[in-house]
Amino acid sequence: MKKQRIVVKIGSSSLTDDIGNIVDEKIADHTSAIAAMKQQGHEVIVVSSGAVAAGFRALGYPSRPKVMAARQASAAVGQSLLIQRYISHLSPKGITAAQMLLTKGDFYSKGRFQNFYTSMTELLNRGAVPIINENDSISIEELTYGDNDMLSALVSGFLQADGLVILTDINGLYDSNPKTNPGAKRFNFVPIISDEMLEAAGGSGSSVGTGGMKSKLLAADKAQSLGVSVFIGNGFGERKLLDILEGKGDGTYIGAPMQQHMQRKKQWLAHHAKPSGMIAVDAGAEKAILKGGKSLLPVGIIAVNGLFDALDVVDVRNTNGDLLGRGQVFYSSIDLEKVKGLPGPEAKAYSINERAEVIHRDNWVTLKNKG
Ligand SMILES: Nc1ncnc2c1ncn2[C@@H]1O[C@H](COP(=O)(O)OP(=O)(O)O)[C@@H](O)[C@H]1O
Ligand SMILES: N[C@@H](CCC(=O)OP(=O)(O)O)C(=O)O
Repeated sequence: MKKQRIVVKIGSSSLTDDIGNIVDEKIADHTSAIAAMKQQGHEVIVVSSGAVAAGFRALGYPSRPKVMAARQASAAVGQSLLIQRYISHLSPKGITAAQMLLTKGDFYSKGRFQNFYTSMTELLNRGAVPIINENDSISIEELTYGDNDMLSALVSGFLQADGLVILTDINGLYDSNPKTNPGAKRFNFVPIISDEMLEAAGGSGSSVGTGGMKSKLLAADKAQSLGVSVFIGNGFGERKLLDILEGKGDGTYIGAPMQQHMQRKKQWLAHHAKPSGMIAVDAGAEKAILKGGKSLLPVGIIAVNGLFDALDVVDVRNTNGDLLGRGQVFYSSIDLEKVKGLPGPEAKAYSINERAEVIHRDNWVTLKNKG
C-alpha cells in the first residue's frame, strides 16, 4: 500500500476512566497501533483529548468540571500527565512524540497558520509523531473548539491527509444511540452525512467525553468538504489502525477515499480567516465570480462596509444580502469606496494589483449554499 498520511483523533473516553485516571492499557494499545503504522511507513498525526479528564482529580474536583477556570486549570495538569504517558510508551518503540497545543486564534493569522504547517512538515519529515490538543488553559471561551472532533477535521484538511480516524468508545455510527437503544443498527458505510443522521446522533456517552456522536458527524462532514475521508469507531490491538486502513475496521466509514483536497489557502479563507469587512456586488459580478470563475472587478461593486486594508479578508454578498464567498482584497476600504462601479483602467491607480482586480480568483473561496 502507498504511504498514507493519517490523522488519528483519540477521545477522552478512550484514554481515561470516569474518575479521572489515565488508563495505561488504553495508551499502550493506541501507541502500539501507531507504532505498527509507522513501521509500515505511514505518517501518523495524533489529535488527543483527555487533558481535562486526566487533570481534574489532582486538583480536587469530584468530576469533570464545567466551569471555564476549573477546566483550564485541569487541562494544565492533565496535559502534562497525558504527554508523559505517550512519551513513555512511544520512546521504547524508537518513536519521538512532539506536543503541539493550538488555539483557534492560531488559525486566524495567515502567518501562524503557515508556521504551523512548516513545523508540522519538519516533524513528519523527521519521523516524529505530533500529538495535538487544543491549548485549553489559555483558550478564551468563545474561541474554543471545545471538543477535538472539529479540530481534528480541520487539521486533517490542512495537512491534506489521506484519512481521518476518530477513535471513540463506540464502534461506529448507529441509527440511534446504542447506549440507550439496544436495538440500534450500525452503519458500515455512509457516503454523505444526511440531516436525519445528524438528528439521530446524540450527546456523549461518558462523563469525560463532551461532543458525542453529533460533533463527530459535524466534523466528518467538514473533513469530507476538505477532501478527507473519515472512519469513526474503535478496535483493539496493534493492528487496529492498519485494519482501518485496509477497510477492515470496526466502525463506520464515511465518504469515498482518494477525494480531491481543498487547496490550503482556500481552507484558510473558508474556515479560519476573520473577515474585516463586507462588499456588496451586483448581479453581473455575482454571475462572473460564481459561474464564470472570474476575478472580482471594481465595476461590479455597489457597497463597501467596514474599515479594512489591502490584503485583508472580506465577505462578499449579493444585493439580497446572501453570502457568496470570501476573499483577500487588493484595495483598502477607503480606496474601494473611490473605485466602486468604475471600469478597470480608471480604478488601476488605487490598486496594489496590476490588473485592478478587487479579489483575484486564486484568493477567493465560494461559500454560497454552505450556510
Ligand atoms: N447515533 C449514535 N451512534 C453511536 N453513538 C452515539 C450515537 N448518539 C450518541 N452516541 C454516543 O456518542 C458517544 C461517543 O462520543 P463521546 O462520548 O463524545 O466520545 P469521545 O470522548 O470519544 O469524543 C458514544 O459513547 C455514544 O453513547
Ligand atoms: N481539549 C479537551 C477536549 C475535551 C473533550 O473531552 O473532547 P472529546 O473527548 O474528544 O469529546 C481536553 O483535552 O480535555
